[in-house]
Amino acid sequence: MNELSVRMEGVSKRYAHFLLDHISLELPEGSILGFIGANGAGKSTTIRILMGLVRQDGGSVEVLGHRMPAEQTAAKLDIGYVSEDMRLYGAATLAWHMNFIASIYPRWNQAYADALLGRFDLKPQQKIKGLSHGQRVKAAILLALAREPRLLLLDEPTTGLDPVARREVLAELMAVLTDEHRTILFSSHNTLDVEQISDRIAFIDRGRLIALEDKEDLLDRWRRIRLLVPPSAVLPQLPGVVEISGSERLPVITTSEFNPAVVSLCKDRGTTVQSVDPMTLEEIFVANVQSRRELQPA
Ligand SMILES: Nc1ncnc2c1ncn2[C@@H]1O[C@H](COP(=O)(O)OP(=O)(O)OP(=O)(O)O)[C@@H](O)[C@H]1O
Repeated sequence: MNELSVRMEGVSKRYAHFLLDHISLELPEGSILGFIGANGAGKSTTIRILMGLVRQDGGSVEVLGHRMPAEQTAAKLDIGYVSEDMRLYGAATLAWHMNFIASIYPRWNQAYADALLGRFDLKPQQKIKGLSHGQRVKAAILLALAREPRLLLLDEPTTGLDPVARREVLAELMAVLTDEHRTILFSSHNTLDVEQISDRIAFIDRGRLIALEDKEDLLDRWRRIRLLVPPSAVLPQLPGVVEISGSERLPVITTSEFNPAVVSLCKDRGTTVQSVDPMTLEEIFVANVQSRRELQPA
């Protein structure tokens, strides 16, 4: 078992109109966790707590073996953080920022920074205030990556990037993971990005963690089953049914607990299995959130 880069246990944070509710989350070293949630679900709050920028009201947080927020100074030496909160100096150039960060962090890798300048098509002599939004995001990612931190906390790193830039950034993140001692947690609205590069997935909704698991296991468990139910048969009781749509004769069943025995069960009960379709991460997220919201309205 790898060491844990992140360990949150029962972490809560209350704002006037929001509760981050007992979040428990472990992230083994060498993994990449995609953190998915709707607007206002609590992604940034969770990441800020991990960075020591927001103090939790209850629960414990350890990042790279350091208790947060008490030991944040030591922890931050090894965390690369990219978010909207991060302000670069508009009047200074990207080169100035690179020199500044290189002077603080001994592991700064200039050759890697230079390579990223090329790959991200950034000009070091350009002032930050002259950069487009997407260029600023890429600059912030470059500054975080070239420090070679053990943990990258990236809050919406691909938002606002064009498809080519997004692909470049995702490729760089995957390259980071070739070093098994480095770990990434990144939030995104873009489930395609998350599905592409994560090996673990967390879903958060209205301040609660509603799923945290291996991506392949999650994708394996969820299926849409299209059945034909003849008049002589009845719809069998299936495990993990989250939603039934379609008609009585042609139901479409969404299940979170699919296994091959489910198909045998349907056939044994006289129904015809027309198809068993895998679901995208986005479909799984939406079905998961909707079914929980029906059970527990706000
Ligand atoms: N400093 C604060 N004071 C009061 N409420 C806050 C504060 N910070 C966050 N919140 C509230 O906490 C909730 C969660 O916000 P958070 O930024 O964590 O969500 P998010 O999942 O990152 O959303 P988005 O995808 O829209 O960025 C929101 O309702 C927000 O208004």
